[in-house]
Amino acid sequence: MKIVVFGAGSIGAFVGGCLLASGAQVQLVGRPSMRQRIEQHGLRLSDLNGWSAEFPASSVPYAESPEVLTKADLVIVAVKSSGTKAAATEVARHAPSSAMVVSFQNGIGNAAALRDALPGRVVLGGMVPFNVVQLSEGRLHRGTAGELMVEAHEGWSSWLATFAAARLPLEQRSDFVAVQWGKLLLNLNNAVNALSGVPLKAQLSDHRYRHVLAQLMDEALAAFQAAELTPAQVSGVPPGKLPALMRLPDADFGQVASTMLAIDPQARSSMWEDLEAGRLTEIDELNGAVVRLAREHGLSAPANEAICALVHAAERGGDRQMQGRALLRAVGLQAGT
Ligand SMILES: NC(=O)C1=CN([C@@H]2O[C@H](COP(=O)(O)OP(=O)(O)OC[C@H]3O[C@@H](n4cnc5c(N)ncnc54)[C@H](OP(=O)(O)O)[C@@H]3O)[C@@H](O)[C@H]2O)C=CC1
Ligand SMILES: CC(C)(CO)C(=O)C(=O)O
Repeated sequence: MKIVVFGAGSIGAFVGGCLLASGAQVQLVGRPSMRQRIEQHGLRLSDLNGWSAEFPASSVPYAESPEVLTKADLVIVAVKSSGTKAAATEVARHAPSSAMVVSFQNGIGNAAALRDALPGRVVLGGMVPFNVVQLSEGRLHRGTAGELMVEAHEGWSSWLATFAAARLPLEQRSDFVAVQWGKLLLNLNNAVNALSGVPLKAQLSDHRYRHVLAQLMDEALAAFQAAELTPAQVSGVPPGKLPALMRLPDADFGQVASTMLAIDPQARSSMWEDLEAGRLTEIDELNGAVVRLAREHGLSAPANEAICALVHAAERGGDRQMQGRALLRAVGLQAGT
């Protein structure tokens, strides 16, 4: 039973590497840049609990050609949202129609886009709660905790043991759409983190950045309510309580949210990685989705709109070392908050 990971970047190469480490049959598909990293350093994985694994380049099944999809029994799609359409084209062209496809991507539209482009196939949503950052010397480091969630389907019965053996247990969810909205709420921090220029732990420890995030979450929760969407709880805190938690003073937040702050000091959001690499980001699929949902229901989401504009400016070379006070002002909050 072969797993083909399409999009061997932070998540794809980490998840694929964990599966490889447990003895699963895995094939990674990615770009020349990752092949070069692997050729230079091997595939090196680690996590915040001290676990690590290492493979010499010669033992890493890595391909740049999508033709290897012909061998897939399960396809994990782990490209950024901008690559979903092209991924679907390659899966349609090469993967057997019996292969199950799972999207391990953020945003609410990727699994649906894959499903639309792959009629007649089993295409399921997946949610990655943890962070993976690419460190020096080719190391892929998991910096936060949490377990993978997937859209419930009988086809998972063949794969549950494989993922559990790879220390990636799958939680099947019959409310997967709610899971996606719940994750979107947390992903509103991706942009705050990317614009702050500091690692997640430092950023979340600063009440100014948290106040910005609380404002973004308030707008999202209002839009969810107007749309009659109930986000699922995908972290230790119920979605509706997140903004109030974010607004706590630093000392109180440190105590109440100690599990939320159990983050490796090096971890950063995937959007920070995009800006750092000079790539376009997923801002339109994250904060942009909140803006659209709000508009569809006669509301506005000005803080999310402002953050979208700042990230688009950062994509073009604009500021991505913004102090908390500057970000507060940018979303219309008092700098003294
Ligand atoms: N990183 C994280 O911590 C987390 C990320 N996520 C989500 O997971 C998804 C993947 O993110 P992440 O791993 O960070 O992204 P990355 O950009 O690190 O990895 C995606 C990789 O796929 C490659 N790729 C894109 N299209 C193709 C193609 N057609 N053929 C071969 N390779 C291709 C990209 O290359 P290139 O850039 O050259 O196109 C890139 O190397 C996103 O939706 C993200 O939001 C979710 C939770 C945490
Ligand atoms: C894990 C989390 C929420 C934050 O790092 C993320 O999804 C991302 O970076 O894209």
